[in-house]
Amino acid sequence: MAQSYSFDTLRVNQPSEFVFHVQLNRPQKRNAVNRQLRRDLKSCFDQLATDPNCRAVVISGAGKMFTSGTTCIDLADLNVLPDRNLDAARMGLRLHQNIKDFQDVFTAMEKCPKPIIAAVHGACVGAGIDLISSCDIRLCSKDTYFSVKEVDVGLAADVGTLQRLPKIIGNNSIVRELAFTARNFSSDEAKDIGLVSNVHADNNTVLQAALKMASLIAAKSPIAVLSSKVSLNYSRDHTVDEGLEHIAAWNMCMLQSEDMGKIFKSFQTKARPVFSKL
Ligand SMILES: CCC/C=C/C=C/C(=O)SCCNC(=O)CCNC(=O)[C@H](O)C(C)(C)COP(=O)(O)OP(=O)(O)OC[C@H]1O[C@@H](n2cnc3c(N)ncnc32)[C@H](O)[C@@H]1OP(=O)(O)O
Repeated sequence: MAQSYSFDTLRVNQPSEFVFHVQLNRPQKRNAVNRQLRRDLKSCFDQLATDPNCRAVVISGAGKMFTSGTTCIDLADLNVLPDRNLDAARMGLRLHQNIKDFQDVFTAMEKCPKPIIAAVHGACVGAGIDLISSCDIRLCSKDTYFSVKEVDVGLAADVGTLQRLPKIIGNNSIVRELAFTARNFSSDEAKDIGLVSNVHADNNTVLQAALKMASLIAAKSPIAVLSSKVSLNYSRDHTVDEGLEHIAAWNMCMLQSEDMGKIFKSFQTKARPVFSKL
């Protein structure tokens, strides 16, 4: 790990070549998302986005569960409680900025051009759903339960769930049911509705599966993988025609990578191609 990844609330290591493991590390507080954790996540993923030694990332939680969501004290910090010294407009402006800052954390993960795999166990509540909705791939352990918890604390989810989850699940009726009721749903239901791609036996097996998948991705052409993420993100929010135009313009440059030449050569030599750092 050439660059330094030192954070108060995250443990970051590099378990194999070009693969990073980011672990939410507030186990005593069930990895509740406080202001420091948000700052750390944003810095970490901004750094990983441009780190030439990173090609794929796994995110997991230390201890009993993935995350219990945003801390109540942080909700108060976000000025959800009225400040009598400010008028509604000034209060609104501060709240707007705070919400945008919070959104930016998960948007940084979505925009990080390296694939992010969430390995979820135990529980994934409230802001946890916002977080995993900004990841590329989600796996979980059998014991996991999920909840779009925000209505239970008196707010509409405002940092990504309501925008991203419908595009992941594709069944708007279920999205609305989960958002309006805040009910817990199981790992099996998460698989049935398409929130996770696989359910694994336990905490350890889900993490190992995620790391194995990350290694497989990291062995591919990093140009091809990065370009695929950029194009999938763009196409999700645009028409088919716009998406096709975008990838045509993108690949005008990326088709000239040395990676393609190495792959064609490897067809003849039968040796695994080794790709340069990004
Ligand atoms: C602009 C704002 C946008 C953001 C909105 C986001 C909203 C949300 O995330 S809504 C969801 C909020 N979270 C919750 O409602 C969950 C609250 N926690 C629990 O229900 C339980 O802790 C849980 C079922 C998750 C786990 O239970 P368990 O018995 O395993 O642990 P506990 O003894 O309850 O907790 C252990 C210590 O962790 C602290 N903690 C747990 N969750 C939170 C949290 N969300 N915020 C702050 N602290 C949390 C808990 O207080 C215990 O601490 P201590 O007493 O010091 O040991």
